[in-house]
This record gives sequence, C-alpha cells and structure tokens, in this order.
Amino acid sequence: MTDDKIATNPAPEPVSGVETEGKPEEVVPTPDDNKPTESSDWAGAEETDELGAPPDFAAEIAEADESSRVEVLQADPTTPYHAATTFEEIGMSEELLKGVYHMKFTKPSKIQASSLPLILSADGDHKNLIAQGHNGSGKTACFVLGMLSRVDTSSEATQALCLVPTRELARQIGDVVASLGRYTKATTKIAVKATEEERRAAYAREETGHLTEHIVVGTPGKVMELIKKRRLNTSAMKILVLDEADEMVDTQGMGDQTIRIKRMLPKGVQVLLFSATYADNVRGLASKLAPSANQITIKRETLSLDKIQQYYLDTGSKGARFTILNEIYELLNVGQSIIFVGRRDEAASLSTRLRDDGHAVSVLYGGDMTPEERDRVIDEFRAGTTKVLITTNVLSRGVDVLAVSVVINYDLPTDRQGQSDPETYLHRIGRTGRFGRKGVAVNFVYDSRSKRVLKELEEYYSKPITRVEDAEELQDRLKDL
Ligand SMILES: Nc1ncnc2c1ncn2[C@@H]1O[C@H](COP(=O)(O)OP(=O)(O)OP(=O)(O)O)[C@@H](O)[C@H]1O
Repeated sequence: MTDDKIATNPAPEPVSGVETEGKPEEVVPTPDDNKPTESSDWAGAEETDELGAPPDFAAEIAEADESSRVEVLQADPTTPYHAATTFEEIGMSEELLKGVYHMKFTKPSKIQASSLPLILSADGDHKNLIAQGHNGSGKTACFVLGMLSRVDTSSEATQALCLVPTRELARQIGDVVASLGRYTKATTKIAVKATEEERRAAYAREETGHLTEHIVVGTPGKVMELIKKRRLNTSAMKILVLDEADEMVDTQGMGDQTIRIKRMLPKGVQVLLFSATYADNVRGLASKLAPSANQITIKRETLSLDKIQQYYLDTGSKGARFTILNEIYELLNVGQSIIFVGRRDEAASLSTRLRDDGHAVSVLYGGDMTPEERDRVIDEFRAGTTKVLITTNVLSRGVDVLAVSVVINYDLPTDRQGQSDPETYLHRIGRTGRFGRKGVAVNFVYDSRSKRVLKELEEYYSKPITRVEDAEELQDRLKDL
C-alpha cells in the first residue's frame, strides 16, 4: 500500500493533536449551550430511525474516525494549527454559525474539524488544501463554508468557483450553499446546461451581461462556456474548489478543462481539492493544481466504511442476474436503493424489464437524457417518491440521499481495459452509509472476469467482501439493517 501521506515542499510533519498513525485523535463530544439539542428536531430524525442509524451521530463519527487514521500534513509546519472540536471554535462569522445550526449540525465531523481551521486561517503561500475524507463524512460543508467565508457580499463580483463533475452534484451543492449561507447575503449561480424553460426565461430577460453572483458552482464545460462568452468575469476570483477533485484533475476525465479554467483565474487564488479518493496517478496532478498545499490524507486500508456491509452474490450466469435482482426486490424491504450498471443502454433496458415485472423504478444516465428529465428523476428520488434508481457512473459520486440503504452493483466498475476501478467502487457504495448510517452493498459476479475484479477490489482496500448464496440469505443477513 503506497498511497499514505504525500508531503509537499517543504516536507511537513504530522501536526500534533491530530491523529497520526496508530494514535488516533479522540473526538470528544462537547456540550454547547448555543447549539440545537440533538433530539427529535433533528431534520433527518424520521429517516434516521427508519434506517437504524444511531441517534448520537457525534459518537458514531468519532468511532468511525478512530479507525480512519486521518493525517494532517501542513505545508508550513511552523504555523500553529489544531483541529477544532466545535463549530464555534473554528472562527466563522455569526451568520455562518447560524447556518450551521439551521442544518442541525451539532458537531463537526473529523474532516470538518481538521480542514476548516486550515481553510479559514490560511493565507500567504500555504493557503491551498488537498483534502481526503470518507464518503458521506461532510466534505461539502467544509468547502461551502470556506467559499462563504471568503466572499465579500458588499461587492457584486464573482469571487468563488466550485467545479464538479455532474449537474446533479452542482445542484446539490447549490442547495447546501443556500442552506449554510441563508443568513448571509451571498448569492449563487448554478452553472450547468440550462433546461428549455431556463433558456426561454434567460432569452426573455435578455440575459447577456456579467454574472453578479458571488459564488458559481458548475461543471467545467458550462463554466468554460460562460468564461468564453465573457459572462463570467474571473478577475475577482478568490477561491477555487474542486469537489471530486481526483476526477476533476484526471486527464482522462475533465482534467484539461479544469486546468484551463484554473489558468484563467488570478494568480493567488486559494485552491481547495476535496475527494474521498486520490489514486496514485492523480496525486501529482492535484499537487500541480494546488501547489504547496496543506494535505489531509487517509490510509487506503481504512477508506471503506465499516458501516457499509459488503456482500457478493454469484448469480451463475450473466442472464441470471435479472432473476436474482427480481428476487431481491421481492424479499427485501429496502428503503431506497441504487442499482449501478456499466452502460447507458443497459440502464435503459434494465429499467424497462423491471417495470415490465411490476417494479416502480427510475433511471438516470448521461448522454441523450435531457436536463429536464435528469432534474425530474433525481428530484423525485430525493423526495422519496421513487424508491429504486438505476444509473451509471454518472451518479457514482457525491450524490447525497440519506435514505439510500442498499447499493447494488449489477455490473462491477471497471476501466476501459476491464481492470477493476477501485475509486469508482468506493464512491458507488458510498451512496449509502452516509454520515454514520448503516448501509449495504451487493455485488453481482457471474464469470471469471467479474470474480477477478471483485478479488482486486477486496485486495485494494484490504477488506473481504462476504459471499451470500442467494436472495434469501441476503435477507437473513440484513434483518437488522
Ligand atoms: N456536522 C454534521 N452533522 C450532521 N450531519 C452532517 C454534518 N456534516 C455533514 N452532514 C450531513 O452528512 C451528509 C453527507 O455529507 P456530504 O454530502 O458533504 O458528504 P461527502 O463527504 O461530500 O461525501 P461524498 O464523498 O460521498 O460526496 C449530508 O447529508 C450532510 O448534510
């Protein structure tokens, strides 16, 4: 295992007070009079009980953190630093603290406690951050609070830019900015492909001038278009965030566009990179985009969440997967679930077959689905109107729907060469088990290739995946989910 800590120049030391290998930092729940009480007024209380998630999230997160070996590497080890234990300690504005309380966040998770002091206090040469945090551990709030803290709302200039891989993620982050920033005057533009209705409205308003929103959250393609059309002025930009940063910098993916956009920003812009995964081959690119960055890293062996039970089921043949999937839905009383398939056409055909068998399923993929359709499908799924969502890797990352209790890999994630894609696997199964909740991942295998891929995934994360014989055994094992 080689993806432990990557030091920047000058080689930094792990900071005392923060967990170092073999010596986990204790995360102690602290009493606080200002905070809302952790009771039934918790926004997700209902779903929480239904999902069997514990009422004391802080304790759960502490427990998860203890095994996670989070390591903070400061680019400038001489700067005083300590991880916060409360939101109050972080030094945010009153307005932002109120936003945090509004979200019913009582205590920062490990990544929030470690990264926010670095993001907010940082200036000079070492203000950049490359942060790694578990799926569902609250990374969004880290960079959203970072952006909201940096913008000067007395000006109309766009000062913060957040680039993400998909429209669903951009819209979701936009909602978090609106919630956390509700007591501030900050405004946000979601820069994704417009729906027909939005296009007509923009045309009617003769919208051609500069954006005046303080924060822009969008996909690189749309952001680039806005810059080219001179609608997005980048000259006052103070902070650039890349969520799902490993994907955003990967040259196979959106790397080129991201790099071009970064070049159009002022030189001293603060760069924050967040992801649960950083494959070895993207670490270098990440450091180029965020030079001299402070770093928060997690050891690979502790990346997959213990709260997610991982199973595999040998369906015997490729065709038999459908029968087993049908049985699983007959037997299991699943809350919401996501089924991942390898390709768009498979997503479409599987959804048709399941519907023909009487199951209510939704489907979302990239390509020829219109923005309107995608928005409608994800909004209905978020609202719980639909329970089963069939999708491709387009939704493997970032999407946060707390009621998702089961993820099924109908096809295991592989790269173009048919090799296992461990990063995508982790992100996919991370759509469940969000913020200390329990979740289940079920992987279908049926031939030597899929079994090899499964083995590679087990080895990569040093985590065995348990075999179940059939849908009945699966049901048995999931009784207390
Ligand atoms: N301090 C907190 N207290 C309670 N809930 C929180 C806290 N911080 C975040 N959450 C909630 O935890 C959930 C997961 O957060 P988020 O979506 O930011 O995860 P993430 O780390 O970005 O995951 P991923 O890598 O999978 O995208 C969200 O529903 C969020 O509202």
